Amino acid sequence: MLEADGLRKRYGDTVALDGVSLKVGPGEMFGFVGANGAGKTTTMRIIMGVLSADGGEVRWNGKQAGHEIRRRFGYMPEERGLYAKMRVAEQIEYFGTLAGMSAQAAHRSSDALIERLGLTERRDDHVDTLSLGNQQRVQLAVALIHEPEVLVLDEPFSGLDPIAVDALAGVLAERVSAGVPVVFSSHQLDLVEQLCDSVGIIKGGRMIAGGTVAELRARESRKRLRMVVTGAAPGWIDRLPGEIIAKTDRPPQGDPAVEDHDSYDEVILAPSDDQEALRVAAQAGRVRHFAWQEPSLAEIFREVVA
Ligand SMILES: Nc1ncnc2c1ncn2[C@@H]1O[C@H](COP(=O)(O)OP(=O)(O)OP(=O)(O)O)[C@@H](O)[C@H]1O
Repeated sequence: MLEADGLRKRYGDTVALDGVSLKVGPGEMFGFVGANGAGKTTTMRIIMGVLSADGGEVRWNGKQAGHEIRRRFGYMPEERGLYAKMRVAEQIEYFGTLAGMSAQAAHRSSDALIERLGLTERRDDHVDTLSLGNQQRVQLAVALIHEPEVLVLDEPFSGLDPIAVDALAGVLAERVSAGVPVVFSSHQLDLVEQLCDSVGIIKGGRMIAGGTVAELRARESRKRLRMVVTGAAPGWIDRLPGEIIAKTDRPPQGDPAVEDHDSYDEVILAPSDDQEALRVAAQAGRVRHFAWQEPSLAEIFREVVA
């Protein structure tokens, strides 16, 4: 279990972290989300020991993390950190030896990662001639070369095309299934929702929400109903009990259930009385859809950071 407990950090008058805690268990993928400047990078740097905290502690399997323990962590820093003029394979192996591997072991591990990450044709290219996506693959290989027990990745998916996202996500999923805790930050909330077992939302240096996406959903204050009603006379929406979050009278293109002459209304409602909402809709027209709608992580995020 990776634990950060009550991390504090100031830069002059700026309070960057005000008691940040998180826990990531074996084989858990933790998504770290927050607005720009919320404190994600500072937290990850402190976990990795590249920045010292003013207070709080980082623990790995119950022990305070010092230099020896952190050597077994893998890290993708936000500022990246590859040697531009080194060749791909040479670079990955070099970082392996820095992490304490023998040259032979680093070579073997680098070869396997190069193949796994689709870099075989680039292995002898200088890093500065690679596309952003390929540089990021090299950076991930550098983080993985010594088979780390923990992975901490600062925005590993930023700027990547969908194929590169899939390649990285596939490799991370492998590490997770091997029992490695993975922490990564991202502004791509759809991706976080898709990949992560748990999520932490940070704002102004404090963790303001955390848990599985399902738990965050359950805590979301406003439950929403999505309804589609056709053939209703104008004005019925005003009779719905609760707050209208969104509405449209434009049917989705090519929906065979909607006939040309029918009116179409799609409403997202935060109801004060769901049964009354159903009665109003049924009296107004044909109810084609009436169901609770799960908010996406992006909607939950907007709600909790507001
Ligand atoms: N070296 C520094 N000197 C002074 N202030 C800093 C320094 N590094 C970070 N900060 C401040 O600390 C706060 C947290 O920054 P941090 O980089 O951790 O946020 P972040 O969540 O990673 O943001 P982003 O999503 O933009 O990467 C911000 O107010 C930032 O301006």
